[in-house]
Amino acid sequence: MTTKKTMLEVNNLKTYYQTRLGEKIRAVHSVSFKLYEGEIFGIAGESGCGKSTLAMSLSGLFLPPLKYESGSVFLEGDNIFKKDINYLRKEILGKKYSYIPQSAMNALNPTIKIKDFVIDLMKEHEPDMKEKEIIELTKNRFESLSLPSRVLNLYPLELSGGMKQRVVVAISTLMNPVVVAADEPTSALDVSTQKSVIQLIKELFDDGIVKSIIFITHELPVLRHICDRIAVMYAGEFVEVGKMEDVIFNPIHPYSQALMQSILVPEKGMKDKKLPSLPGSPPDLRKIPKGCRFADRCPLAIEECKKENVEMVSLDDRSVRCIRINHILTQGKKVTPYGTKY
Ligand SMILES: Nc1ncnc2c1ncn2[C@@H]1O[C@H](COP(=O)(O)OP(=O)(O)OP(=O)(O)O)[C@@H](O)[C@H]1O
Repeated sequence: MTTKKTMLEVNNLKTYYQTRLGEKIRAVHSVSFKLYEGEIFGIAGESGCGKSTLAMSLSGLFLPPLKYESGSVFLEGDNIFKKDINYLRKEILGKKYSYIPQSAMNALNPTIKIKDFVIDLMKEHEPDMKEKEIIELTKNRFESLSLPSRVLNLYPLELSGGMKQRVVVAISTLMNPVVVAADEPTSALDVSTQKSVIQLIKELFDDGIVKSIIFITHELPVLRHICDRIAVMYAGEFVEVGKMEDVIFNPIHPYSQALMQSILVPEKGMKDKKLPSLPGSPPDLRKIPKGCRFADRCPLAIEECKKENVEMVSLDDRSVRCIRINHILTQGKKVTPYGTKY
């Protein structure tokens, strides 16, 4: 049992997109987890499985076509779904929960200097704060993060992609949010620039500016380097949640196993090896089949898997959504650096 403070508690969260044709795209389904103080929690899963929708939903602010269906989110003990939209905008978004979107680099307004962007943003939360104070605060934060404060006088166009991304991360965390959700913050960057963005995020965390992080990526090696725990998401659901080493080196859910085996490792002899790939595709989130959502692609699926919806089963330090868990655990697995073979 952990004694760490819970920063975020998500219970059975369900959210969906309402299409103009009246259909519901059920992007987040029955997601539950806790995020503790001092923790970096990774979310992995293939494109379209609902990672970004989950991170957006955690702010409590639902902009059409995204809609809330059911469940609760407690941020430092406060149920954010009980708050009104003005409170969420002023007191939660950016101040307690900061979502750094995938297209963060484009979040900056190209027509205004970085410093004016920061002033506008801060004024929304702290209308009485003087411009001079805002600039001072931003300069100090930039300097403490080894970011040149001269960029405040530049336009976004004058910055490289990596610098823009780092600036966005620094601005998004100016108000010391307790939870930061970084959504693929490095996916559009080259490897060395990726490293500098990750370093910046780690620094914010190590300096205690940010108390806990949700890190979304499909780049599993990145998760391996920074996360304490990982959730694997498939078709709107978490299918496995556990410690980073367990999920990456010894995954249990058949989908987690397939995901880990799909990692490209720069190893000798890899060139001649055939890359494992999963047959089929995830279910259409408008028409979710009964039973396990992965059943159609799962090498271990039996008739039972398609009959009832599958709940998460808790093991010691891990939870897994699979009715064949006993079969998997008793089969004796051969663990490989990135995955498990039978
Ligand atoms: N604005 C929208 N309107 C309708 N459907 C949407 C919208 N945004 C996302 N979706 C759908 O919701 C599902 C989940 O999308 P989401 O972007 O959350 O996945 P993701 O795991 O973050 O993918 P990626 O890694 O590619 O960003 C997908 O089926 C997607 O097509």
